[in-house]
Amino acid sequence: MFHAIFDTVKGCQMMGQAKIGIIGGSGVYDIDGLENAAWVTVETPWGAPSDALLTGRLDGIEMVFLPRHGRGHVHSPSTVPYRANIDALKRLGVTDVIAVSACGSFREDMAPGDFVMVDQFIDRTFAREKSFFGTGCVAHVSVAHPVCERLRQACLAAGRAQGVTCHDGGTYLAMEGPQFSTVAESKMYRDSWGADVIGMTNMPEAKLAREAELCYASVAMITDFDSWHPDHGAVQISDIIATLGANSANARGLVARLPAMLRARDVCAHGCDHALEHAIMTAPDKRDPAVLAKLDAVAGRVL
Ligand SMILES: CSC[C@H]1O[C@H](OP(=O)(O)O)[C@H](O)[C@@H]1O
Ligand SMILES: Nc1ncnc2[nH]cnc12
Repeated sequence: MFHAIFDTVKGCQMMGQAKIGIIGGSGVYDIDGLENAAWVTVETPWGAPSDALLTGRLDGIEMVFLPRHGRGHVHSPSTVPYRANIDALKRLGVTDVIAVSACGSFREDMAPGDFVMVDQFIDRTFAREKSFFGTGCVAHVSVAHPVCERLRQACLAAGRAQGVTCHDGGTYLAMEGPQFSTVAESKMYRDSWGADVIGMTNMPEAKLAREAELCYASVAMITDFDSWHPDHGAVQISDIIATLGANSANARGLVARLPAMLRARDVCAHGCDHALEHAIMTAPDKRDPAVLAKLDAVAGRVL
């Protein structure tokens, strides 16, 4: 079953047409305006994704939407099935993944309501499966530049066209959660580590997207000033929820503008779609067939 769908993946890449995947974070549980919209259930070798995936066409482009926490916000940041989510998007033929996520800000000039088109991450998560690879098939991909610059630029243009204040670049610190940071942690991330925004979900998501050879970009939607700011006090979920509404309306507007910007797709100049080219270390005769079977969608191109 898995192989049949993977042929679709290869076909889509060869045709040079984008298929855009949207991962919706807190407050974004669906997208508007899809033609032939249908929620489809996808099985993966990594278990069930966060929810069914919403498929359809937008402005002539095939789209797939996945609510990261599930409809009704069922999964916590630590229990989101990140591997199943990325596998399911790949399995459905997605080429380009845009993640939209709520985050706190470490910068005075990055205010609630603003969007940051992230270009770097610091991964402080520790209780999640972070790779598709391991014993039986070891691979090491580069995540030095974890965001696809082509997608990032498209998001920047789409956000600005939507009238949102958008920041061109920023470092997203991914924390484990689910509690928010202490004041001491918040000041350390900001003053010593140089992080710009903080959230709980973009890692290992971005790393897994790279392993799956998917282009990935993150739109970080600011909801609060985290806990470092002397004038704003502790992060309160009630304040975050109040800001999520406007952010989520702008996220929907941004997404609606993406097909026009991303419809033509060639081989990724940034290298995202051939990240596995020289990454697999395990000798062919030492690879575990059971592990290879699980990698059919993610790494079938090179196995
Ligand atoms: C709702 S506040 C905390 C929660 O929001 C963010 O989720 P997402 O990245 O999926 O938008 C943050 O990472 C936390 O999981
Ligand atoms: N301050 C914050 N820290 C971590 N995740 C967040 N999501 C939204 N605001 C956040």
